[in-house]
Amino acid sequence: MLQHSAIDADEGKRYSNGLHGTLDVNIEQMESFEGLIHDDWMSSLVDWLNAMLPDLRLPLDMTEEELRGCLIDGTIFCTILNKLHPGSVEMDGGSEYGPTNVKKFLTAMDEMGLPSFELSDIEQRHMMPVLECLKTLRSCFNPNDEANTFQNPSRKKWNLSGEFESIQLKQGCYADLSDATVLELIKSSSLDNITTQSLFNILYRIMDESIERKTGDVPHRVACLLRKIVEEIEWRVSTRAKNLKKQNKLFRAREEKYQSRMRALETLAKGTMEENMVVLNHLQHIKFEKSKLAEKGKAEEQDMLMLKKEKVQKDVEISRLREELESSKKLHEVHCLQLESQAKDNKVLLEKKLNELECLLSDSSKKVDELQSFSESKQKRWKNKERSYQSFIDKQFGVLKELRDASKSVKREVLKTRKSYSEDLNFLGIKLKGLADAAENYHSVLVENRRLYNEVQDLKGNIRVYCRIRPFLPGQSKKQTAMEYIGENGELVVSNPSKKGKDTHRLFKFNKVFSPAATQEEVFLDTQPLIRSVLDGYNVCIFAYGQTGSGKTYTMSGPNLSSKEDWGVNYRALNDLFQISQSRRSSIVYDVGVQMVEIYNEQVRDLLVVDSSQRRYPLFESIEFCFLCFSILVRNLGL
Ligand SMILES: Nc1ncnc2c1ncn2[C@@H]1O[C@H](COP(=O)(O)OP(=O)(O)OP(=O)(O)O)[C@@H](O)[C@H]1O
Repeated sequence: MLQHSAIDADEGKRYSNGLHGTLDVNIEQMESFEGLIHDDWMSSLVDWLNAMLPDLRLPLDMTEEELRGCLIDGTIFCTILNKLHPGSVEMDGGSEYGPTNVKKFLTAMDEMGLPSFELSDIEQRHMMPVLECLKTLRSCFNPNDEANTFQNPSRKKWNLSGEFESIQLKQGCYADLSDATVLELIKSSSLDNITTQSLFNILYRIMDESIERKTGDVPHRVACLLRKIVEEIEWRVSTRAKNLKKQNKLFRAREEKYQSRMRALETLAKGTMEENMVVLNHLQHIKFEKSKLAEKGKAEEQDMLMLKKEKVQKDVEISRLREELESSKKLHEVHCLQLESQAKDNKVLLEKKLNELECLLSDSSKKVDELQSFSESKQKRWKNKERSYQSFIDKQFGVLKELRDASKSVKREVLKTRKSYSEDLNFLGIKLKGLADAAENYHSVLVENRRLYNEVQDLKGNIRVYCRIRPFLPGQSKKQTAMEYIGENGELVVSNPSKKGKDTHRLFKFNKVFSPAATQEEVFLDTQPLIRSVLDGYNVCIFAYGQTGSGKTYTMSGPNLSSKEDWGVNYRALNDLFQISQSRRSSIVYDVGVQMVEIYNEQVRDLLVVDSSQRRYPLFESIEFCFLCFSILVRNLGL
């Protein structure tokens, strides 16, 4: 870096030899600018080299001299150029140091019309042109490279170096510049690849020629060329000024960064001051502690003196205690002797006791023998008992086994019984089902039977009239009977001797005629079907009609209730109804009600009311007979 600045400074002096002061300033600024941004520039170029040739692995912070060392054999130049433009340069196979590869590279660059550097530049450590060349290579093959800040990327590269070098080599004046050459230079669109030094050289030469000739006139074409060169220089200066501004910004940013770092360092310094204060305080504290310790040491010395005095006193005391110990030792020995004599006495006593104990031991051994013999006899008895118990247990086990066998057989029997029982149950179930079906059929048959039965009663006639002829009462003459003929089909012929002709005999037709010999049962049997139809919901009324003493009460109630044979229709009917209701109680519940009334002298009386004043019913005003009415209302609750 320093070396580079020195070289640039030399070059600046060279530039200032023939230029005005303002230009000197610009050049100096430009050089200083180049120096300032050199670090970033170098690092970006090194980075690019690493990207192009990864095997190099150059450090980004390497110096110019280090880079020169890497580049001087020309291998990197040739490799990069071949990589960018394959086959453009043939490298020297030898690994020895030499300018061959650099020369080949420079020739190839010239052939391609790209700006390069002089071999002497790299040999004499003038690295600026070398770096510019590398930058040109990078920008040529990486047109989007942002690091290219020295040249306008839009400007077109073209080869004019050859023309200018030919102009320089001629050592001649601008007059040597042919019109065609000047015109070509004027027409050319850019002077980018001509170095500023070359442009200045052309200017100096034209001006020197003009001064030497002492002619104020400058040919037009040369003036045009001069104008173009001046414009190019102006453009370059303005570009560099812009770059300088950018760099100034960079510097300002860096300055701010450094200032912030300085502030941070100042705060750190302040912190350090505070720490120093703390350390000083700590030091003072330590000093204070030290003085305390010194005082403590003094106190301990005094304590030591005191302890020494105490030690002397304790030594005296120890000697006294030793003497006391000696005397007590002697006393102890005397005491030991006394104890030994006592021990001897005790030993004699103990031996005596031992003898006594041995005697006791022999006695106890005898007792033990006796006890052993006793226990043996006991053991024999226990063994006998055990055998008897064992035999008993064996018997019990036998019984238990028999019981088990019996229980097994019982179990088998139970299982067999259970099986037969279940079979019976199944059989019963089947039978029961049959019975249930039969019962259902029975009900239906019963209903049908009832229907047919009542139909038969209807066919026989809802109103039936029977005639019962009372026998002669005791004391009555049997010859004075009016009954001439009693037919089987209900015909009855009555004779009246007081009348003559046809009226002597009269024929009556009834449903049936009961002769005087007819029993109570025969009379009831004819009315029984009608009475039973009550249980099927029919209303039935038995009406007894006849003159006084004709036998109505006899027929309906009977002469003697104690005899079943004498029961009249009422009792027989009730008996029959209750028997039927009992037989049907599983399926039908009957509610039976009885009403008994008497009609006498056109007055109806309730025969079941206890109070005789309440017996009258306001019915049947013109009836002049009495009768017994019996009716049963049956409410069939089940049907
Ligand atoms: N069939 C008979 N067999 C024998 N004796 C009978 C018969 N019928 C009636 N008698 C007798 O005749 C008598 C009169 O009968 P009963 O009292 O029944 O007549 P009654 O019609 O009820 O008379 P009343 O209307 O006055 O009450 C009674 O003594 C009775 O025993």
